[in-house]
Amino acid sequence: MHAETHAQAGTSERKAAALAAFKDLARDPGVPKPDPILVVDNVVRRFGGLTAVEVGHVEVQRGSITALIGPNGAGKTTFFNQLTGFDTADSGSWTFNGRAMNGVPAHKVARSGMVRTFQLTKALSKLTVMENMRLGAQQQKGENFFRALVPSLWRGQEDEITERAEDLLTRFKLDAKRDDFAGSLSGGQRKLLEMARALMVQPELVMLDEPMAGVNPALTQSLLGHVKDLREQGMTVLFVEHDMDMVRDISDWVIVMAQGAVIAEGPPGTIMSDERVIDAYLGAHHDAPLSESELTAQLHEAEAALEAEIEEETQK
Ligand SMILES: Nc1ncnc2c1ncn2[C@@H]1O[C@H](COP(=O)(O)OP(=O)(O)OP(=O)(O)O)[C@@H](O)[C@H]1O
Repeated sequence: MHAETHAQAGTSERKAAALAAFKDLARDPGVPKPDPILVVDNVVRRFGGLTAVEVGHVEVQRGSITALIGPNGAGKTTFFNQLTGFDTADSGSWTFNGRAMNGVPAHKVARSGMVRTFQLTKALSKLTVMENMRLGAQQQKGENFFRALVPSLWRGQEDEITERAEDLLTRFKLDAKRDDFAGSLSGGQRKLLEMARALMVQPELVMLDEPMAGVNPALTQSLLGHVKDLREQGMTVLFVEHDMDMVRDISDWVIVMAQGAVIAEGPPGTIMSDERVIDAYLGAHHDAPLSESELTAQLHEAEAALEAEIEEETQK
């Protein structure tokens, strides 16, 4: 994979192709797409008496950037976890590139080309940026997590993995940080590392869980550029996000979940005026998606929390 520049301003060919694919689609939940990379049927996940996910049918168009939105507790993260093998669905089936994926463990899902990002946990924060990238590559091999850190075990693959990691770190402007602890990165740099780490498996479908959470507004454009780049390189992107400015800015299509189910789909420009979507947000006793000032306040809070966490770590 080579370092490439951000998608140029205006509409790229890939963006135009994605928009053309959605042009005449109905706004109905589960509407068939012209060329779906992911097709989901009847996925149910219950926690005790609570049905967290109950998705009848949904398709994700290949080569598009699709947003998955919905009020808090709608089941978005649980649904991501089912699809990527990190949690087991009670029932249902789904195919990725036509291959049945239900019951497939996470590392095999990643190896087959479908990968989700993870927020940096405390444990990962104590590893260097480069070590995090190596762990990302190990998902592909399906090997024991910490084998990646034992030089004699990874030496054989070292050249290839290191080269790919360095390429990605350069592209994400993290190359100067390669030997720093991941915990010392800023909120925005952490998000870049999460994305770079997922790309170590050279996926076809990248699933991003709240790529903008905790990111300083100054870094927003750069992050958006990187997400658009994924599509420019031919990948499909499915992302969960609360920030509606981001959803409007980068998505080609929006899927809305509420109370575990897909309740509406549509283009980003008009989806928030859909009656079903308004009802879902109001019904969840939630304000409509965050306004810019609320978002800024939330971001400041998140940055402060991250700084406090880093300080706590460095004082240990
Ligand atoms: N491990 C679990 N055990 C019990 N209940 C859970 C578990 N994980 C999720 N839930 C519940 O399932 C429902 C869906 O949660 P989920 O986190 O998937 O929603 P979400 O749409 O991602 O929400 P948010 O936008 O707040 O992240 C919620 O009611 C949540 O409390």
